[in-house]
Amino acid sequence: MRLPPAIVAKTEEVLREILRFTSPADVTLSRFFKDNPRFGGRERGVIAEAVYSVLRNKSFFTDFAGHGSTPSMRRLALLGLAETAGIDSIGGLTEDETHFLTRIKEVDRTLLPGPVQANLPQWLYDKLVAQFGEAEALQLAAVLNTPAPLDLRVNSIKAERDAVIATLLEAPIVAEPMPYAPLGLRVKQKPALQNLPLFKEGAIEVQDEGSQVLSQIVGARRGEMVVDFCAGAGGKTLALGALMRNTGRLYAFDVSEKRLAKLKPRMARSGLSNVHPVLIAHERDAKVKRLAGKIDRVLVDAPCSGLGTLRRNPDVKWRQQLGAIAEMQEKQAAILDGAARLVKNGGRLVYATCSLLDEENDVIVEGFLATHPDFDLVPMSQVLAEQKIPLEMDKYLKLLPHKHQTDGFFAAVLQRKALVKAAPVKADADADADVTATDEE
Ligand SMILES: C[S@@+](CC[C@H](N)C(=O)[O-])C[C@H]1O[C@@H](n2cnc3c(N)ncnc32)[C@H](O)[C@@H]1O
Repeated sequence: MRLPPAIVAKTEEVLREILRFTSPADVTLSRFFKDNPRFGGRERGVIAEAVYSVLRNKSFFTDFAGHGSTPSMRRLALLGLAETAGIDSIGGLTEDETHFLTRIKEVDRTLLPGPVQANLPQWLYDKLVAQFGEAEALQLAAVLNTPAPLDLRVNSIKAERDAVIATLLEAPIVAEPMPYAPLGLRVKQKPALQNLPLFKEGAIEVQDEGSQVLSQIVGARRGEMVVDFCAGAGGKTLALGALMRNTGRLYAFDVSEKRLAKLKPRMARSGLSNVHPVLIAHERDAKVKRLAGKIDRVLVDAPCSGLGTLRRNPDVKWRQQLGAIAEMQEKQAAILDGAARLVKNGGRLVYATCSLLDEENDVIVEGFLATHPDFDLVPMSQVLAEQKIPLEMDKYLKLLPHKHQTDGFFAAVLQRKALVKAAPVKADADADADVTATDEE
């Protein structure tokens, strides 16, 4: 069925707003749909997909959309709609426009300059090329510019993975176990999950496989004291709470009341009673200090550029500025330093981001280790072996969309040296034991 010509005009209208980049694309889109309630599910889907396609392909599309007699915003809307719904589905095209869309479809993108091919701003393209080399940066960009699959996490408090697969199949939704996350499922289609009893009863949560792996490597165990320092709406908190088998105490800290409020209904659905949300003013809050030196595992899922999630949030690459990275680094280092105070002797601190940039990842961890001699890096190869996750990594976890089919994630595990009491003077050998570690507080 052909899309009515009004869809083109409406796509153009919302695109004009989104390309100002004054607020996140998903926020502008939901406001737009609220203001235009007569659109049905299919039309909403088509408009949203077209907008996301323009955001993913903006460099390539704008290179071509500027030419010809049709206004360029209409051309961009047409390119987005053609990419997602097909040229033949668009109603009301002029002959000139059909010709334009057909011609663009035939362009060999591999002949275009790197940043246009990669659909990245020049600064980001340069950074990725410096880190990965040009060939791999282009592969990475190509995957970052495709939509992410739908991943689920089975809530082990409520259900088992095989049983969930069977129940989903009755819907009928085909879900397959994922290679790295022991409770993960990848769904082939993009079904609406909200009304499924499995979802309402808290047996499943939507969560990228990478995010699930990250929760797993925290290694939180039954009965432990654990802090999710940047819990947000609690994606990783819920995974951690289930890994702790609903025992111990899991504090969910965040500075955003709005985000923590979103965690509460999710907690209720999940059946977890070990989670304690705590609003903090900043990383040096008295509420943090009160727990200093008492926590077994601390996860710092730090605020970051979010460049690892471009498959889901393609506007981030256009909204993010090079100058903001340095500001972000300062915040990341301060939060990691504040969170480190919580860790007890022998306890672990996990620093994680969904950024692809070394500046927000390796550099922050190296800076931390240089100023915190009481912490050691636990090689990721060791952590993954402990958790029986079949991933090959060296010092750090570096998940990449083109290699692991997850969002881009980074993580490092840091362990506070265990305080070994000095033995009575007699044994010289014992005196060499590690007695250097002290608690900061
Ligand atoms: C990457 S998001 C966390 C996502 C969350 N862990 C999840 O899995 O859904 C980073 C979070 O850090 C929070 N944040 C920013 N500054 C903070 C600070 N100084 N202390 C604690 N949290 C902070 C933000 O409000 C945001 O929710």
